Amino acid sequence: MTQSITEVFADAFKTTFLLKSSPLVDCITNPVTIESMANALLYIDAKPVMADLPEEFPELFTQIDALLLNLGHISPERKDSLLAAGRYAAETHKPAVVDLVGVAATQLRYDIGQQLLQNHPNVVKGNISEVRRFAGLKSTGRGVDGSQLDQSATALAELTKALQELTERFPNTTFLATGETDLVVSAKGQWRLENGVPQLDRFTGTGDIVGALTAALLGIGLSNDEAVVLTVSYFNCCAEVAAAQNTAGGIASFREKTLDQLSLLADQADWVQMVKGEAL
Ligand SMILES: Nc1ncnc2c1ncn2[C@@H]1O[C@H](COP(=O)(O)OP(=O)(O)O)[C@@H](O)[C@H]1O
Ligand SMILES: Cc1ncsc1CCOP(=O)(O)O
Ligand SMILES: [Mg+2]
Repeated sequence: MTQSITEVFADAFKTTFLLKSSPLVDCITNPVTIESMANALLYIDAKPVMADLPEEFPELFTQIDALLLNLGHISPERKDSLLAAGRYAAETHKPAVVDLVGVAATQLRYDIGQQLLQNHPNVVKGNISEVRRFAGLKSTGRGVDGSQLDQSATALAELTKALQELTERFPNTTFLATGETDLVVSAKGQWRLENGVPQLDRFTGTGDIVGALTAALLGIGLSNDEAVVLTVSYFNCCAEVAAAQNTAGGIASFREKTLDQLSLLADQADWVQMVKGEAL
C-alpha cells in the first residue's frame, strides 16, 4: 500500500510552519523575480539577502543559513558569482539549492547546472522540462517554461528512473521536478506531489519562489527531502486557497492572493489536511 506524504513526513508537517527562527538566505538570482523572491522569504518569516559579489562571500557566509543559486539570468559576472558561491557553500557546509531556470533552453545554462551539481548541493530543482534536459532526456521546454508534453505518465516514469540513476552518483542531493505533478527523487525515496492549480503557470516566479523557500527550510535544519516536500506542498496549498478566493479576479489578483497566503495559511491548523501526495 502506498504511503501518503503527510504520513512519511508527519513530524515536519507538524512543526515547520510558522518558522520558529528566521533563516538568512543568500539568493544569487535573476532580476525578473528578485523582488518577489525576497518578499516571499519575508512572508514566511525568513530573511533574504541578495548578495552576489564574490568579494563579499567570506564575510557573508559566516552569517547566512542557506544559499539559493538561480540560473534565470546569466551574465558573465553572474556566472562567475554562481560558480564561486556554489564552491564556497560546499567548503563552508552551507545548505544550497540550485534552480535550473532555462536549462532546457541553452547549452550554456546546462553546463553551469552540471558544474554546480559537482558541489553536491542539497537540492537541484527545475520545472519538469528543465529537469528532463538536465537528466539527459528529451525535453520540449521552451525558454524558462515547462511543457505539458513532458508531463505524461510515461514521461514522469522515465524521469523518475533517470533521476534515480543520478542519485547513485549524487546521493546527498534531492531532485525536484515541478509541474502539474511534482516529482521528488532522492537516494532515500521517490514521492509524487499533487497540490496546486493551473493558474500557477500564468505568473512569473512561482518556481523561483519554491527554490528560495526550500533554501529557507534547509536553513532551519530540515532534511533535503523534508524541505522540498514541505515547500512545494505549502506553496501549492496557498495557491489553492487563493484560487478559491479569486472567483471574479484575474491572474494579477490570483498572484497577490497566493503570495498573501504565504503569511496566512500556516496559522490555520488544518492546512495539512489539504496536502495531497504519496510515496512511489
Ligand atoms: N498545472 C499546474 N497544476 C498545479 N500546480 C502547478 C501547475 N503548474 C505549476 N504548478 C506549481 O507551481 C510551482 C512552480 O512550478 P513550475 O511552473 O513547474 O515552475 P517554473 O515556474 O520554474 O516553470 C510548483 O509548486 C508547481 O507544483
Ligand atoms: C528568468 C526569467 N526570464 C523570464 S521569466 C523569468 C523568471 C522565471 O521564473 P520561474 O522559473 O519561477 O518561472
Ligand atoms: Mg523555474
